[in-house]
Amino acid sequence: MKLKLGKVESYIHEKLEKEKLHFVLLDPDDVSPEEASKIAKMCEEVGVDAIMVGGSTGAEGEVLDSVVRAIKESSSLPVILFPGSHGGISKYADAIFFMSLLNSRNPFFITGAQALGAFTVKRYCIEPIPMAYLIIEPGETVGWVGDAKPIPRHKPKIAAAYALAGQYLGMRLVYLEAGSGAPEHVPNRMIRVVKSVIDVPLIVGGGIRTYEDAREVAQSGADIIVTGTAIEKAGSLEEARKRLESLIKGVKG
Ligand SMILES: CC(C)=CCC/C(C)=C/CC/C(C)=C/CC/C(C)=C/COP(=O)(O)OP(=O)(O)O
Ligand SMILES: O=P(O)(O)OC[C@@H](O)CO
Ligand SMILES: [Mg+2]
Repeated sequence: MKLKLGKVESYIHEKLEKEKLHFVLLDPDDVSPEEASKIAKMCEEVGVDAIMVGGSTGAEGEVLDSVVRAIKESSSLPVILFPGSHGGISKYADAIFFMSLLNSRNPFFITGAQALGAFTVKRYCIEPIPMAYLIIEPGETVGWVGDAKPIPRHKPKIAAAYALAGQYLGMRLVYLEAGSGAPEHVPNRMIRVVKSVIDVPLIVGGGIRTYEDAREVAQSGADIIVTGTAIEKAGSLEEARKRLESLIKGVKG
């Protein structure tokens, strides 16, 4: 077997040579296809690097397909699935974060959902990107749904040990997740410690709302910054655009 990176993963690595990246997460449970289409177009205009689509609950089937299609029709940004289970797969997406929730107590979220989804990903020719997914306190909905043992915020070495284990297991991205809507993002010190031990790109998400949040997360060592709630709950497209412009300034400097 010759290891060859797929299109989306190559795009990520090529862009990372020049700058840090900002991905926007859209949850089909919270946005309609019409809203997703407008947001995606605006994301492309302001310089977002990719759109992630997923949710812990309800992001499946026709609801998921119609949101992914709407995004593909209105922008040329890569669409990457961020599945809560094997149900979160859409044939219209470009890639999938083929993730394992390494600090779950439930084997379903470590290898079970992956086995149930593997043939679907193959059949639809969706590019799988292997990723270690780690839930940090408080973890919010995804921590509860994913039956995680959330990593304490003041224990960066535990996060680093899991992250390095993920890399040694062959995962090519590490994602530190404080949970969608978390009151505070992953601590800066934890981001620094994790970044200092791994070689693969580091994604950080959950509770990043402002320019300052994005800037400190990026400066602490995150390569890719994910925001969802700040955009979904902006109230208007104009406000979402304003928020995104300042978040992107924080990420890219
Ligand atoms: C690779 C395959 C086929 C499956 C992976 C399955 C795994 C490991 C899932 C991890 C646990 C999980 C429930 C992840 C969901 C991640 C996600 C899309 C979070 C988005 O935010 P939400 O948690 O939906 O926020 P709200 O529900 O609060 O809006
Ligand atoms: O909604 P927010 O808090 O931006 O979190 C985004 C993402 O990390 C959730 O999976
Ligand atoms: Mg959500």
